[in-house]
Amino acid sequence: MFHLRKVSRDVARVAVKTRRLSSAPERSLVDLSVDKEGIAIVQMQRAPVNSLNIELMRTICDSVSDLEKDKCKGMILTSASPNIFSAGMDLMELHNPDMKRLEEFSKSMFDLVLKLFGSKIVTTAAIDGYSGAGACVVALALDYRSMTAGKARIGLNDTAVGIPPAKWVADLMTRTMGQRNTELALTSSFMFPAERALQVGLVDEVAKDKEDAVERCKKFIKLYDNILPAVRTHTKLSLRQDFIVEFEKNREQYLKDFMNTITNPAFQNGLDIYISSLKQKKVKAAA
Ligand SMILES: CCCCCCCC/C=C\C=C\CC(=O)SCCNC(=O)CCNC(=O)[C@H](O)C(C)(C)COP(=O)(O)OP(=O)(O)OC[C@H]1O[C@@H](n2cnc3c(N)ncnc32)[C@H](O)[C@@H]1OP(=O)(O)O
Repeated sequence: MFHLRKVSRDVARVAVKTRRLSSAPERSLVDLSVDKEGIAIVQMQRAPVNSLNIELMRTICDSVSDLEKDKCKGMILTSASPNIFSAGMDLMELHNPDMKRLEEFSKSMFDLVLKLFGSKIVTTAAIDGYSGAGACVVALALDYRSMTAGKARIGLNDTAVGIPPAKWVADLMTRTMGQRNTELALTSSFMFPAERALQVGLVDEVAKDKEDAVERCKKFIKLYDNILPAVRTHTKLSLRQDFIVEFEKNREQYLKDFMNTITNPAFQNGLDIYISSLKQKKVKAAA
């Protein structure tokens, strides 16, 4: 698949150690460890479904900043929840929101997407389970995705939850999957199993289980061992600059659009029904 030219250089040995982000008074939302080769695993552990609230998004963002400072080789975003990568945005953040917090929430999402998309290090995801809507956006902002075959699904089901995908979201998906596949995926809210996701380019490889997905991410990161990090970063960012510049230019408008969508009474009514159906599903399953 990738043919990377060998470049002779002194590989700067990164001082790495296994460590955890455990400074938060509550149980940490992310388990961060770095192996002896300088590859980090950033494991989301916000039970039960890693829904993206402000705190989780900020923690991921801060983790990536730390890894960049430490000159890590690359990172693998993954999940501690069995069968769920992430359920997307935390619906409770969107339901009858406090305006100030909703604004903070939106900013955290924007910061996270930009941080991941514009990261200096190699960014990957080992997707072992459901990865819908906001979680799919997060995955799309990374350099590479491996996903386990089986029950796992990935997709942007925003229209199904009453959120018309923002232009930047569609742009992000188009960069990865092309115009036609994006149009079909976004209008239908289709949730792709791994093999279909691979066909349309939404993921890069299909893995047999989580361990295999993580290994494939490591292998991808190591493809860059013979490329000077500064040269790789420069090339990546110059190819992504158009998206970043456009995003920064329209950031205020995207924020307003998002706030307007979420605070629309029709959206709130729909969300009421959607959340009740999620709870009802559980009651039915228990009966
Ligand atoms: C933000 C600023 C910029 C934005 C600009 C616009 C562009 C935005 C880009 C993307 C937009 C994204 C919008 C979203 O992400 S909305 C969220 C969409 N996600 C979903 O619809 C998933 C809903 N959940 C499920 O389908 C299932 O829960 C599933 C994840 C498949 C797991 O199923 P299962 O294992 O059976 O577990 P339960 O359904 O019983 O769930 C366990 C508890 O977790 C609660 N839950 C589930 N999902 C969420 C969520 N997203 N947020 C908050 N809470 C969630 C569920 O209600 C259960 O709770 P409880 O135990 O109290 O009953």
